Amino acid sequence: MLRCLTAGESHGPSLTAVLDGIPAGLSLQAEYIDKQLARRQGGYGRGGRMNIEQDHASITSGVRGGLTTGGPVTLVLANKDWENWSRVMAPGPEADLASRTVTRPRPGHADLTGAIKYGHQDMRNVLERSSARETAARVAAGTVARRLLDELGIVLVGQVVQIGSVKAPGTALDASHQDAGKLAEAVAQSPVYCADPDAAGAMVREIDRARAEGDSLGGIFEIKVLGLPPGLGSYTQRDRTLDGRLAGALMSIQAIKGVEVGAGFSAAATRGSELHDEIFYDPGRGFYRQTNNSGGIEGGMSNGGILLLRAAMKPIPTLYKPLRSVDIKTKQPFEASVERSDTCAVPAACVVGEAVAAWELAVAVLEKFGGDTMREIKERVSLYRDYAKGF
Ligand SMILES: Cc1cc2nc3c(=O)[nH]c(=O)nc-3n(C[C@H](O)[C@H](O)[C@H](O)COP(=O)(O)O)c2cc1C
Ligand SMILES: C=C(O[C@@H]1CC(C(=O)O)=C[C@@H](OP(=O)(O)O)[C@H]1O)C(=O)O
Repeated sequence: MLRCLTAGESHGPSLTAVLDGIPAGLSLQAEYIDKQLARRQGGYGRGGRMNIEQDHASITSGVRGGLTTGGPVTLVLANKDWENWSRVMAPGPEADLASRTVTRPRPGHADLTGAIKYGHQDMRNVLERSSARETAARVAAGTVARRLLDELGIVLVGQVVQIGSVKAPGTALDASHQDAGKLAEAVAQSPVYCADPDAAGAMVREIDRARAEGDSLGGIFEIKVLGLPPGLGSYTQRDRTLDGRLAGALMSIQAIKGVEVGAGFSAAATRGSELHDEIFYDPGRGFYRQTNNSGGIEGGMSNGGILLLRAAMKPIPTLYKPLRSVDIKTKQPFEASVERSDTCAVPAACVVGEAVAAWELAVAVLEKFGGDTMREIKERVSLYRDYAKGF
């Protein structure tokens, strides 16, 4: 069983992820994780905090000589900003609790409801943990899962397809493995992680406009996963459905408000005769489909096609342009003032989306195939792939 917990505050000393159930014999280097951490920090539209941080995962348990041991893997990411906050954030009586207090809740953030729920008069106690700084730890954890999937020939590619009202031209639902490599290359070259250069240019201009006006933007990212065997997840209990679990994982990312699988919401307006992917058979290939409106999931299980997920992010809640709110201490209305914030974090959220999707897929792989070593898992996956092809 694969489990993960993260801990840490946005301006505390560090973030930690503990990963339990990672099989033994997985090759894992900190540099591999750091590449994804750097991607998450990037993307046009980020604020001043990203100039301070340079995320690095220290592996403090579960890996020896570059291979996982089977023990819990612990990843620790230091917050560079901590040195500016150590007085305010100290865990002991030396903490200066009177400075940098937050009594003005931001509409759209966790501040007010978190304060009511946990009984805080200083909403710093809420924002420190509700902050999407936590996603650095989840990307580190998800990247270990990505490494595991990689060994099984399962590849994830994410791209931004919309920022504000600027949309990239439609992306093909079906693509080959080769396309995934090309797509990843094009995405890597884009300041907003959008494979279409013209759309990317328009997105950058849209972010500049929003920033100049003190506003913020959301958008949509898309994740493709190639190489999944059929039968991950299950229809037998509804909490085991792969689409349910992936949607939950994506929705758990800060500011994500909608998730689609395959044709998604557009399926509602499509006739059944046009939507459902017809089934064909070829002795060399086994069963296959020529279309992929299902997004690679039918009946809560991967069907062997390309998995296609999309997630919509709302605009960042912290705005330079003030929104009306009420001070929780004075009960007086105020108009927000902001020190720093991202204008748009859709590219970063895309990297987080890839990581949480990778984690859920690794959970489903280990659930189906079991195994304590990578060797066992690889053998079982390979046998099962042959079986499914010859079915
Ligand atoms: C990568 C990333 C960066 C974010 N950066 C900011 C930010 O700079 N300022 C902000 O107010 N919200 C930011 N958010 C969004 C908030 O964390 C999120 O809106 C908040 O936690 C409330 O959660 P909810 O939107 O899911 O209800 C960011 C989200 C992500 C995924
Ligand atoms: C620190 C990160 O994102 C932060 C997410 C965030 C929020 O409210 O979610 C608010 C900002 O933090 P700060 O107030 O310190 O500038 C972002 O920078 C990160 O992504 O690593």
